[in-house]
Amino acid sequence: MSPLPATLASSSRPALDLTTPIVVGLSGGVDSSVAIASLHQQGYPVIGVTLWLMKGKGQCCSEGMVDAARLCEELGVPYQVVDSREVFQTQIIDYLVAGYSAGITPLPCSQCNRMVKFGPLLAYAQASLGANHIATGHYARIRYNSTTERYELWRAVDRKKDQSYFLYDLTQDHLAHTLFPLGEQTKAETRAMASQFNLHTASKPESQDLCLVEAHGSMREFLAQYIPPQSGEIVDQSGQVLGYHEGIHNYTIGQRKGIGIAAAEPLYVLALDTTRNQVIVGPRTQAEQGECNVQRLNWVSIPPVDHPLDVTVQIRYQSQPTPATLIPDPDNPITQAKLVFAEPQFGVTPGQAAVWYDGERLLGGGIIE
Ligand SMILES: Nc1ncnc2c1ncn2[C@@H]1O[C@H](COP(=O)(O)OP(=O)(O)OP(=O)(O)O)[C@@H](O)[C@H]1O
Repeated sequence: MSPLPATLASSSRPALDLTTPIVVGLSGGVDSSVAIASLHQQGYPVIGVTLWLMKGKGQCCSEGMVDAARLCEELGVPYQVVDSREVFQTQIIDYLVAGYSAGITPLPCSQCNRMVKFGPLLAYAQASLGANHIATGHYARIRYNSTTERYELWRAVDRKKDQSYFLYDLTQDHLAHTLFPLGEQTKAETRAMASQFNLHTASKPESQDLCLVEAHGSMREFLAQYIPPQSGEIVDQSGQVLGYHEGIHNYTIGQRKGIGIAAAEPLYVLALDTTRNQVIVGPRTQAEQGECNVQRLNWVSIPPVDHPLDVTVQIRYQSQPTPATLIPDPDNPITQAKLVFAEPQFGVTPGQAAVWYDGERLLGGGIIE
């Protein structure tokens, strides 16, 4: 057996039980291919599993399964597909449709990680495959803090690829049984390893967008299958009608493109009024706000706090981390809080996640109200 890979050694987590297999989630892409190949090369018993999420669509669910099966055949390791279409339908598609219909912009990826990938995959791996751990090709790091006895989530070494934002909703149990073999390396190193291992997935292009969007062309086209058009007015803040739309679900706070109204200065979506079925637009400065409420909090690297906490926060994936004070709700300090930004923020969007950090360490996150 070769020494533990860097990610596992540096995580100072309790020792892994090497007699049980590690179940690796495979999308058919290069990242998960390298994750399984490197664990396998280091002598860990591995099983590849693809969750079948959508009918015949999506990177993972058409050619992805074939690529993953071929990879496991080449490595000589077991491979399985788990039909997860029902849980994906109820937890992601229904969640998106309900959210967009209610005038918010839900974030499917963190919900998918918690409710579709990590929860069910771990449960299946433990109950049916005799495994104790799962692994994925996510770029993030898990460390065990023996003083606080908590599993901590850290940003990936490769900041451009860092996916910790999408993982903020994982539980301590998920983190305790998950490995991220790519967290300590760059994407360029992953690609080099894919060539070294001679993986046929080495040259596969990077996914550019949400898997649902890649499968359907755009979010608008995806939603059109579920939400019928409903014409309404586009108004300015004084209520003056500037134009018309085909459904508020096609708009998101802070959106500029696609409003279709000529004006002296660029117009942005400021609010979506479901009662009046109106899209309210205005100048960019009006789309900034100094604070927001956050609900459904999940505390990751530290236990819930009951006092104001200075943090840096991201209000969307890849947005610049910005200083803020998190003020727990006095009545529900564990699940609700207010974020007061040091500088007003543009495009604070209900339904998206606010995720707060202490430097590289992800402390927690929640859904913007
Ligand atoms: N359908 C799936 N079944 C099992 N695991 C999956 C599936 N889709 C994604 N994963 C796991 O989640 C990780 C992150 O998924 P994401 O969609 O962000 O893909 P990615 O960063 O493009 O990675 P990859 O190159 O492996 O596709 C993947 O590396 C893989 O381990």
